[in-house]
Amino acid sequence: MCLINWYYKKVEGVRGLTVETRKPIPVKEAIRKVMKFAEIGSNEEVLLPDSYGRYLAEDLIASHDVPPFHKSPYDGFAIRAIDSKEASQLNEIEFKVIDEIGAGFVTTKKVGPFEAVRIMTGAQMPYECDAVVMLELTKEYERDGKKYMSIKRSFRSGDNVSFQGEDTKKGTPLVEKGTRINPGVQALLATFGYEKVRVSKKPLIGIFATGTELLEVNEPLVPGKIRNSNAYMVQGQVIRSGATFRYFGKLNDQLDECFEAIKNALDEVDILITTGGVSVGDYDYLPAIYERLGANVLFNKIGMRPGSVTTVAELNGKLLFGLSGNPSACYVGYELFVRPVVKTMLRSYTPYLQSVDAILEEDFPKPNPFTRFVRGAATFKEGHLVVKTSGLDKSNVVTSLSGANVLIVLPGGTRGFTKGDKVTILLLEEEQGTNTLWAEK
Ligand SMILES: Nc1nc2c(c(=O)[nH]1)N[C@H]1C(S)=C(S)[C@@H](COP(=O)(O)OP(=O)(O)OC[C@H]3O[C@@H](n4cnc5c(N)ncnc54)[C@H](O)[C@@H]3O)O[C@H]1N2
Ligand code: MOO
Ligand SMILES: [Mg+2]
Repeated sequence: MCLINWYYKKVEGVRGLTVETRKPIPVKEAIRKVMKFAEIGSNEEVLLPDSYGRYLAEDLIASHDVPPFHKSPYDGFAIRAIDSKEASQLNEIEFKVIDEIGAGFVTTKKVGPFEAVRIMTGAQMPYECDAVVMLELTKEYERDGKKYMSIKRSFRSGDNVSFQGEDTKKGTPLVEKGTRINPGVQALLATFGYEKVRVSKKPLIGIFATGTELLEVNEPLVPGKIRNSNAYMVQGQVIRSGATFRYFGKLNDQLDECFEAIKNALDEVDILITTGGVSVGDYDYLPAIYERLGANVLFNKIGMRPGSVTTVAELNGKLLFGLSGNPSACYVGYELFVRPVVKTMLRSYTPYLQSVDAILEEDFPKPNPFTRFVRGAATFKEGHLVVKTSGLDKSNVVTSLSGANVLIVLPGGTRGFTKGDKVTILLLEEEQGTNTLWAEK
């Protein structure tokens, strides 16, 4: 695919060199373009204890009634309600206690008129009984070596009984495939006997950090160099979104070296992420690498800040995300473009970040033609959701990321924003997601 087809336009630079100008596309259009290549991934089985946070690969349907039998919700006595009909403060009714059952046991006795079975919470109701009297409402005593209890009020049929199927009936669809497994889903899986659970396989995401200036975390600082933070930040984002990663290491800004490494890695992963090298600099080799690979570049400029140079390419259906080298831009690029693809691969029907309104706690006077995604910290104040920046709002900063739990969306082309304005925020730590992109609400 030639450069011209990537919306590239070459113009003459001031020094006679060719400098490329790129045509930005709106963020929502960029997301749509990427999502066209988001396909549901394959499945695997995991042990129930390992299923937390995974995505169900098949619908969970009740395979039996819950509870599977009528049971007592209290520690007390199971009786035939009809026998208590005449009981009152002035008319104490006596029952002969013919058996005692704890949870897990079933009485073998047939309960006759004015007979009761001492029953504990969770035990199966004797067949003939239809009400339970809590221990506190009874008087217990023995006579001639036999056990009795008496009550001073009447009970109706069904009083204090947990009925078979009252929680759910056999055949009821309970949890849809594509749902993230939370502790409640784990309880259901256990209830219905799933020792192993069919879940969506975690997409494997390959990560490269590009940049000759990069040091690894264990290396001391030397002039001109910085430590590679993007690779580790992205690893966390990959895990937070439900995928898994293979870190291929860092690459120098050297075309052949980068090309070979990226080409070889592609076959081993479902998605490939690179950070850095996507802009127009002399050593920004990703555009040339996509061309050499014969990849179809979906876009290389987006009307957003940070992350305007985020580039996404596709090769035989596989997505290559060229995230910006600037840490904040890289972070935003992952959340807006990679995350929904991962969620779709996991079968989630709600792949997008959940968006809600919040009250801005500070001014953003500077107008910007592009939509801004400001890293923010949202909290509740007097019952209202309020938000402020989590640090310096610049593409190249790393410090604003640690305190960010939301992205504040400030649409482009506006006059700026002031304290007290209502703004949309995208929730980064919220797991449920939504099927509606905030920009299309
Ligand atoms: N003449 C122009 N210059 C730039 C433009 C432009 O349109 N015209 N775009 C700017 C924007 S916007 C961004 S964002 C950056 C994008 O740069 P690249 O994606 O090409 O990334 P690099 O050049 O490799 O690095 C940028 C910056 O980020 C630091 N970096 C890179 N990798 C890491 C890492 N793994 N961990 C921490 N920090 C990293 C790198 O040292 C640079 O400071 O381009 C602008 N320029
Ligand atoms: O890609 Mo940049 O982040 O707009 O500064
Ligand atoms: Mg660059």
